[in-house]
Amino acid sequence: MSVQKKEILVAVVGVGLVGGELIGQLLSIPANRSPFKLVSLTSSKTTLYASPENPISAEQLTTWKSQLAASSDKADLNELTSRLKAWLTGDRQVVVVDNTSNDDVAGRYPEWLAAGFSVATPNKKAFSGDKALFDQIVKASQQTGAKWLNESTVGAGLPVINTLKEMVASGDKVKKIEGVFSGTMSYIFNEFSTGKTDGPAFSSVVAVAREKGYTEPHPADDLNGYDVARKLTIVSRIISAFSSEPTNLPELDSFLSVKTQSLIPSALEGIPTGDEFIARLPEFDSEFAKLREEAAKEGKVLRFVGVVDVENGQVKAGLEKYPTTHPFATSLGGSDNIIMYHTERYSPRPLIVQGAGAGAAVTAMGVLGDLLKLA
Ligand SMILES: NC(=O)C1=CN([C@@H]2O[C@H](COP(=O)(O)OP(=O)(O)OC[C@H]3O[C@@H](n4cnc5c(N)ncnc54)[C@H](OP(=O)(O)O)[C@@H]3O)[C@@H](O)[C@H]2O)C=CC1
Ligand SMILES: N[C@@H](CC=O)C(=O)O
Ligand code: NA
Repeated sequence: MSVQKKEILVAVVGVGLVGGELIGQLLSIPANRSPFKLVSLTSSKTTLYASPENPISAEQLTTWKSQLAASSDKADLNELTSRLKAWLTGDRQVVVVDNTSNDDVAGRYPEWLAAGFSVATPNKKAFSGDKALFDQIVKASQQTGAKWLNESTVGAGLPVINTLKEMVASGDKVKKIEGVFSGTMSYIFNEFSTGKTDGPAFSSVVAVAREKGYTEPHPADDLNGYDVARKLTIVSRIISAFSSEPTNLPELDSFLSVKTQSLIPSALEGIPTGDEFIARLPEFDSEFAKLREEAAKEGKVLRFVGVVDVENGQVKAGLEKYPTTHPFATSLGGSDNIIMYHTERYSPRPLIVQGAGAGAAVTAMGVLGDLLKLA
């Protein structure tokens, strides 16, 4: 008896660095092995519609961008939702992939999950913003069985979130999770603070992190610690949502409830564009050089770390000094994240996940991995 393969209709919203890479990876799966039908692409301006019968195909690998730009269909999530509802028939599944960092798109997840569409996304907004939105997402998913899949929201493609969900759902008790959660901050401090009193200018390493595609669309969202605070909020909420018993963790109203140290000089707060922010950052290089020198004189390096301390009910992010012999100083390179899980089962030695924690290829891989879980 042959098992009929279910079609998975994929609607991609957000076609920037990560979205573009995801489309490439999706279309590169040989058609005879792929359950996916790419039915639409949406940028902030337009939508390119295909159909389940005639989906976007590998032949369009080099043309989809221009076709999307030339499309006469304006980006309209109401229209997209209606079309997806009409296509959700029989054995089909629908998944919306949100590759934006947009709050309005994130605000649609409860509606999509309630309609039976799964959501796969690297966008941290819905899971780290208003707690009410997170609760609606969990509830809608429980009601319809549609899944929220967010591996790439923490550690990009590294298996951080699915490891955590399975660990907690299977009954392990998390004591503490700590580590370097930001690819941008990791790259910046791996390059900037090596234990020597001198080195490259702070602003120059930030500019390179941006060029390499590690930063958020606005690099200030990394340097103010908010990106790490969002990741810690996601980790913290997953522990609470998947635990069978109450924990000591505080109920975070949003990522703003996390005790977070910002690295943004006060004169640069609120600068609207990333370009302007990068252009003005050199004015503050000497302040960062001083921090580096102070650490080096103590035999230490600077690293931006995050902690979810379940036993003591604390969630915090900030710049810390570590001896040059510490694993955070010796074992990290590039955009590496390192996440240590101290749990009842992983004790006294923690489970450690380490590797590139930012960049389009690994982030898209994490999203595609989530899509493959639906197959
Ligand atoms: N870069 C990385 O290493 C990682 C990124 N992430 C997350 O991945 C997401 C995408 O990041 P990245 O690709 O770097 O960002 P980009 O800025 O390159 O891409 C964002 C895309 O979203 C589109 N967009 C914005 N608003 C809307 C909207 N309302 N409707 C439809 N499309 C919209 C933009 O459209 P347009 O092209 O028209 O402007 C753009 O294509 C972010 O949430 C980020 O936090 C997560 C882990 C790692
Ligand atoms: N800007 C983020 C991207 C991944 O979430 C980072 O630097 O870690
Ligand atoms: Na991940």
